[in-house]
Amino acid sequence: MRASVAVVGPFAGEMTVYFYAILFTRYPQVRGLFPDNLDVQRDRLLRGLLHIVDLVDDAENLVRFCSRLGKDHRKFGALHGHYPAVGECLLAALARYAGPAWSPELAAAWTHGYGVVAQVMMHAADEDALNRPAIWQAEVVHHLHRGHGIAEITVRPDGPYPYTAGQYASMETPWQPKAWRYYSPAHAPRSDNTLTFHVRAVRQGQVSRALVYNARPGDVVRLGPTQGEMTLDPGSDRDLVCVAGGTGVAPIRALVEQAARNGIKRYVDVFVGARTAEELYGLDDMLRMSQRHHWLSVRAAVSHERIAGLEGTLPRVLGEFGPWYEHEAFLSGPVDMVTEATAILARQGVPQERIHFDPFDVPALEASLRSRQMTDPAAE
Ligand SMILES: NC(=O)C1=CN([C@@H]2O[C@H](COP(=O)(O)OP(=O)(O)OC[C@H]3O[C@@H](n4cnc5c(N)ncnc54)[C@H](O)[C@@H]3O)[C@@H](O)[C@H]2O)C=CC1
Repeated sequence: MRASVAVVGPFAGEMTVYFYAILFTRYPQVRGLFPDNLDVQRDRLLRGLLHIVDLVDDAENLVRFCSRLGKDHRKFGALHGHYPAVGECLLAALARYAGPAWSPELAAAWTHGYGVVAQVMMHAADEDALNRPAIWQAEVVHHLHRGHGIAEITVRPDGPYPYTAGQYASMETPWQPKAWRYYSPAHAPRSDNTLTFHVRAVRQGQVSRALVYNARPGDVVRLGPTQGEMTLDPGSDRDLVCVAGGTGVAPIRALVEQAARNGIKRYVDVFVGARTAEELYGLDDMLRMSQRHHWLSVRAAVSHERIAGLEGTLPRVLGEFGPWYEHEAFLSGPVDMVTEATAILARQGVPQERIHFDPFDVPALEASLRSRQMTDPAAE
């Protein structure tokens, strides 16, 4: 299977276009499960496949990954009957682009491999369905512009929405049906069941732009179940260091709130960063929290403006403080910031299992891709 992925690698883009084309031709009834614009989708499929092939002989991680994928597919409306159709078209696409390298043995290996993956995904989805809905309708109850294309959006789901501080939710908006994006609640669970998300309107981001500029109280979005492992271990008494870049401050704020709620007996150092001082929208709030909690200290870093005492990217500023080798670290923000901060912490002797971060663009996938990159010295 690995060899065949290497063969089709150079044609990966065309192969995924072909895959969706034959899937929708042969099974037009599944077209409605996908967004109009398939660009993000194609990329996700490809990365998912590559990751699965990467894990073919690591049963434990393969099962963990496919289980998450199966649960995550509930909100798309994936049904058991869809899996054979996808498998058939996937094999057809692989066969076409592998050309003469395709053989009956390869076809058998892929059929078996896909069968196992589909079984694990369906099983995980069925189990998940016993415990929680696939989707929650959530009404926008508050919308606050924080400047610089950032909005704080509060929604109220139509039923109890279980999550742990630090996790993230997926959201679909009425403006871009079937296009799901991920945002973290910026607080520990609330008794009134509302959730506040921080959203930055990114240039190409149709979903985030709609949320920031179109959403109004009364609009209804849909939420998928939360995911993510960047949560506090109540059994640990290590001090924490948290690094929050831009809107990545949301889950860090949630963790701090949760720590306070747990009656924390450890110190927490938070670094909040933005491009300019004006964009440090979450700082005042964090500073107010630090006035209430003696164990919390908050520092700011500004990366694109010259301000004495605050200047620098978060990883750079993080490196100037410490040492952190006894700490538990939580990182949230742009991928490059997370990667660089991880390298700095690792250099200071923080073991990988104490550096926590969640992937954002493609949950589950990127975490593993990135952790692989970070254990690969060539990638540093
Ligand atoms: N909205 C949410 O709920 C959450 C968002 N995120 C992620 O956080 C990110 C936030 O993006 P923006 O607000 O646009 O942040 P940004 O691009 O304004 O960056 C904020 C800070 O991160 C650091 N940084 C950025 N690029 C860096 C680089 N290449 N090397 C070193 N440090 C760097 C700098 O200190 C910068 O000031 C997004 O990628 C988002 O996916 C993560 C968790 C939750």
